[in-house]
Amino acid sequence: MNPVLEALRGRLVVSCQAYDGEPMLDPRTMTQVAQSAVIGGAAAIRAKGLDDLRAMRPVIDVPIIGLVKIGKDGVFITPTLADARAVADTGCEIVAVDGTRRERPDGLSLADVVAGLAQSHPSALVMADCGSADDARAAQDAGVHLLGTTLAGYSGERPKTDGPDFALVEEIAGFAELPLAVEGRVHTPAQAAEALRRGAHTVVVGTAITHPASITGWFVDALSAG
Ligand SMILES: CC(=O)N[C@H](C=O)[C@@H](O)[C@H](O)[C@H](O)COP(=O)(O)O
Repeated sequence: MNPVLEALRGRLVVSCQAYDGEPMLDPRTMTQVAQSAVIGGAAAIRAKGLDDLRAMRPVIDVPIIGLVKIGKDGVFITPTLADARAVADTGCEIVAVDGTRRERPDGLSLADVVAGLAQSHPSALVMADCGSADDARAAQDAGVHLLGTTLAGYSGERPKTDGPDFALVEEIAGFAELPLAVEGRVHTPAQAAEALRRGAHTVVVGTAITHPASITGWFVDALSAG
């Protein structure tokens, strides 16, 4: 296995993302959040947006999984080959791309994106953000390096489970010949550990570590319910 992927085995990846209109949407802030996650033991950082990625690269000495988000609907995670190349240009070891079977805005297949990126950025690895087992099968066939459950509950093929989609994790782990990253609604340390037991290679946690507005809301809701 590629050493970058081997280094993620059994370890935690922390996703550091702020969204449009939010106070923390600032490259310096996100870099500080990422640095804090590394101090806490994150084996890699996942981050969004070229400005954040460029700010993080010089000071983050663990692998970075980079992406861009274009819009919010359909294929929005690093949707085109040009986007994937722009992300790789920032120096990310891994480029996360939409790994669903939906039509991509540039008309290319996922296999085209993997091949195109290999031509321009031979050392870049591709993570496929999948929404179903069929996506994961197709992504594996397309030549990606890392499978993720990132889009389970968001692409219309799987229900949006409260926590991680463990049934999907088990299904993909049952056939995958590639490492599997469990990502999406991992909200507790116990869920992260459970993901590994169900066959994940690595676990990506975002909101529960790096999105204070959401975490605050969880507590506020619990108080008002009690
Ligand atoms: C669906 C989508 O757009 N997911 C994004 C992918 O990069 C992020 O918004 C998530 O925060 C990330 O996947 C981590 O998941 P969670 O925040 O649930 O731990």
